[in-house]
Amino acid sequence: MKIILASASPRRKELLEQLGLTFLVFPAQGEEKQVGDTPSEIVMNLAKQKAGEIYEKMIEAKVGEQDSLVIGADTVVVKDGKVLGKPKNREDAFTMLKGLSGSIHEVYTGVSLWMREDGKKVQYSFYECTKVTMYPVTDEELNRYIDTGEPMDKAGAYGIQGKAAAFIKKIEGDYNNVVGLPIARIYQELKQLGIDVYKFS
Ligand SMILES: Cc1cn([C@H]2C[C@H](O)[C@@H](COP(=O)(O)OP(=O)(O)OP(=O)(O)O)O2)c(=O)[nH]c1=O
Repeated sequence: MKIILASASPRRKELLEQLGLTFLVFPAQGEEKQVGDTPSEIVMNLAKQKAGEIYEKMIEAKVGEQDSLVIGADTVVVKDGKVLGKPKNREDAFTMLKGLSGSIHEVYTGVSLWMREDGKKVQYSFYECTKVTMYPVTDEELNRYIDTGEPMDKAGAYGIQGKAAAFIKKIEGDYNNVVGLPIARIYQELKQLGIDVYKFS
């Protein structure tokens, strides 16, 4: 059995490595469409598109002659019901961070698992939500943070694992979910499905 991570995110790769799993990385190339009415639906749909693309390619390319598991994920920040993805530019990053400063927001990560078991396609998605409280941050601090370049490839324009750690007052829920992959939940869901990930190689 093979595990394939359908992601270009170095953080997702690191988190999966933390579990000591053997896996391949094939990032999805397609332009995903934001579909859904709620943050949870949106992240699960986006994760599904990423994992689905790689699952289909893998079958086509016959990389997966054996049973396989493809993992896709998507992370967004939600502030007062508004979904924030990655900032488009510096101004966008500033507006996002200014909105998060001194208040509480949620981070949603959707996960989609596509499996081939005994020649059959099985697809399963779920999401995890973490509440994050940010200290008030001055405009000068925000500009200095944006100058580091750290916000640009991250949902909500910050990385809790990086320099933005200085702005985080409290988190409720899974830290790894904020970084982009709720590994404990993934492991537990697979366990419930009767899948022992350590049997994959
Ligand atoms: C909130 C937050 C997000 N992020 C990151 C996680 C994700 O990589 C990114 C959100 O973008 P995503 O679109 O979820 O993922 P991605 O484009 O980086 O990678 P791929 O689609 O190939 O899997 O924001 C952090 O690294 N730290 C944080 O604190």
